Order: sequence, then structure tokens, then C-alpha cells
Amino acid sequence: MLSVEEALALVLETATPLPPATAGLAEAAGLVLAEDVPADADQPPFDKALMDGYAVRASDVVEAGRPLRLAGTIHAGEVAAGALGPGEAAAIMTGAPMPAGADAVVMVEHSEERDGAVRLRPPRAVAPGQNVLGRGRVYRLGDRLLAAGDLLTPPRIGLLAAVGHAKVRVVPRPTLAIVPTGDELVEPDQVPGPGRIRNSNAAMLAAVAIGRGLAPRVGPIAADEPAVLAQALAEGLESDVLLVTGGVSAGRKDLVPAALESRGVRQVFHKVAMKPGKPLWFGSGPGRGDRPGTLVFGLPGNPLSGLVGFLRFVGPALGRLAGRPEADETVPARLAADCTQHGDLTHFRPAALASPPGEAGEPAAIELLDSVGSADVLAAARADGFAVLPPGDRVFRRGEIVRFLPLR
Ligand SMILES: Nc1nc2c(c(=O)[nH]1)N[C@H]1C(S)=C(S)[C@@H](COP(=O)(O)OP(=O)(O)OC[C@H]3O[C@@H](n4cnc5c(N)ncnc54)[C@H](O)[C@@H]3O)O[C@H]1N2
Ligand code: MOO
Repeated sequence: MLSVEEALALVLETATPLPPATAGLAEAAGLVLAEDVPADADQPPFDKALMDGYAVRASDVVEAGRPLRLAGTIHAGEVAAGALGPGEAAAIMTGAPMPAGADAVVMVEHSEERDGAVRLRPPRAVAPGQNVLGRGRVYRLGDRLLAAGDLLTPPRIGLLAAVGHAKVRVVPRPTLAIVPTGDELVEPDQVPGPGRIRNSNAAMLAAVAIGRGLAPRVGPIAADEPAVLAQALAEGLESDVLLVTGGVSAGRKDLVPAALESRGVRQVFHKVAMKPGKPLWFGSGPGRGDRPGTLVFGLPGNPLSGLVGFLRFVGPALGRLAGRPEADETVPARLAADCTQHGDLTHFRPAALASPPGEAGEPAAIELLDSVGSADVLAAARADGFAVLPPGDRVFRRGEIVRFLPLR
């Protein structure tokens, strides 16, 4: 059976970045840029006042207390009609272009205006350039400000707006469909009859996807019946990623792998040496024009199995489709108590943060939670993530550092 690491490597090998598309700035936030972006002008485009006050010639005001003749007012958005002469000052507002001849701004708080003249109060020296941001000090026309591959953080969205890129080429957000399967399931607003349970996986997995900026399409419960399943899968295969929950292990109604393969989805692997989540199925659908084949994850029906499958495999695949650099989604954490691990599977144990990271860079401490297994939705609801215990028989000691897969 594949190890978790081998399975993850196969997932990342199969996933390729989506072809670039054009997006407006609101949709582009959080996506990866697919073009280089040059400056369309100097920034600021003129010598700019940084304070409300008076534009002056610094050399005029070195003599303490000498009054300057008030020669007009420049608001932001206006341009001074003429140059500032010797011995003159112009009232100026933050963001306004400096008049020619002026080289400094005196804050209004440091001045007194009376009878058409301005004085410094108390008298002080004024240095050239004071409270002025020179033209092109932020960037210059033609400078490369952003590059293909940059993640569009909020300030980068602001920068795109500043250079007039109201639309931009990006690696688009992957589309994701969720198909819950199982005759035993009823929707959350129904009361389950004998032998039946509510479909909690679809809402949970959709919530993980929404938390990552996606807009998942959640299908209705597909019955364990080949024709129904085939129809549900056909719709799911229109998305970049399809999550099917349930029906992937050895039961007589575990029809999902065969149904996927009959729709042209090539199996990459089935089963991973992990607990929970061992029966995980992964494959790749037929190509869709310029878009790569749908990545299909057959997540085991048990809620914690599906959740761990998402965090460990689907999340990194979504990152790859969105053109993000590979990131280890696990972090180091310190065990708050001893624990025992045995067997040949990687165990993902629900765990809660017990104390924050230490000042000396010591990782956060985690406490393993009691859990009755992969159907324990309450343990998952109390967890901040999963401690990752590698295969092998051993005792992990309190204070030992292990990997932690945060719930996000
Ligand atoms: N003979 C074997 N039996 C099982 C094996 C195995 O290797 N050999 N693996 C076990 C493991 S581990 C898991 S995990 C489950 C996975 O089974 P399936 O993916 O086929 O899932 P189902 O049988 O459909 O469901 C399992 C369990 O989860 C509940 N479930 C299903 N869907 C939902 C949902 N949407 N919301 C909430 N709960 C759901 C379902 O009712 C079952 O209780 O197989 C073991 N068996
Ligand atoms: O994963 Mo099964 O994943 O142990 O219930």
C-alpha cells in the first residue's frame, strides 16, 4: 500500500496549474498572477505634499520668524497656476502637487497665518524635501512591479488598481463539486428513519472548501444505484475537482470506483497506509478542452476519513491547480502528554492546541483528544487539527515534536 507521502507525491504530479483567465480585481484576490505588471506612470506622478500646511522654499524660512506672503491655495486634485516666488508660501493640502519653486511643506500646526502672511510658530528650521514625496519615489514608469507567479495579496490588488489594471490575467480559482453517496443518508433537515443517518460530510467538506475561497457545488445524495451514480458523477466531472464521499471500500454497494472508471476516470491509486482514510481513491478524468482532466477524490464515507483526506490531499491539489508553490500544510507541534502509536499506518489523531508557540520559537503544544474512531464527528468538532504519527510501534513522549495538520 502507498504511504501518505507517496500518495501525496502522486496527487501533486497529477495536478497541473489551470490555464490562465482574465479576472476583475475583486475576483482576483487570493489568486496567482499569470502576467508581469509594469508601472504605467511614475508614482507619485508629481512631487506631492504629505501634510496639510504651506508649501515653501526651504531657503526662505531658515531665518527664524520671517513672514512669507500667502500666494494662494492648492487642494488635492488641483495644479498650482504658477510658480512660488521668493518670500512666498502657498496653502497646500495633503496629496496636492507641489507648486514649482517650492521644495518643502510646513505643517499647519507649526504656523500662524495673519493678514495675508504666514510665519513659523514656534520658529524652526525647514529642510528641503521636508513633508514632500518626490515624483517617482515609490516606482518609476516601466518598472516591473509584479511578476507572473505572485500571489495576489490585498496590497497587490491595490497596486494593480493603482496602475490601472482593472482586469488581470490570473490562474483561476478551481471549481469543485461534491457528490455524497449512500442509500443510508438523509439530508440534514430530515429526521433519519431506522438504520439511516444524516449526510454531514457534504456540509463539512463544502465548509472546508469555502474557507479556502472556493464556491463548491454540492450535489444531492446519490443513491447506491449504478444509473443514479453515473448521472451524479457525470455532472461532478464538469468541475476541476470532484469529491465523492462514501462507497469506496469493500462493501457490496461500494460502486464508486467502478462507476468512475466507466466514465473514463483513470485510477491513480486506491488505498493509502493511513488511519483514518485508508480506502481513499484518487484518479484523473478525461481532458476538457483547454482544461486538464478533473481530479477525482473518492473520499471514504466516515467523516474523519473524508476530512483528513481533504486536508492532506485535496488541499495541496487545489493549491497546485491554482498555481501556488507547493507548501507543507503540516507544522511542527509539541506533544502535551505521552501517547502510544502502533501498526503500519500513519495515524491522524484529532488534537487541540494546548498552549501557543513559545517565545524562543518553540512550537505550540497539542493535546490528543479522546476519539472513538473515524465516525467521531464530536472529536473532530473539538479539534484544531490532527497530530500526524508516522507508522511503527513506539511511545511518543511528552514534549516530543511531531507534525500537526491544522484544520483550516
Ligand atoms: N471489509 C472492509 N470494510 C471496510 C474497510 C476495508 O478496508 N475492508 N475499510 C473501512 C474504512 S477504514 C472506512 S473509512 C470505510 C469507508 O467506507 P466507504 O468509503 O465505502 O463509505 P461507506 O461505506 O459508504 O460509509 C462509511 C461510513 O460513513 C458513513 N457515511 C457515509 N457517507 C456519509 C455522509 N455523507 N455523511 C455522514 N456519514 C457518512 C456511512 O454511513 C458509514 O457509517 O469502510 C470501512 N469498511
Ligand atoms: O478510515 Mo476508516 O478511515 O479508518 O474509518
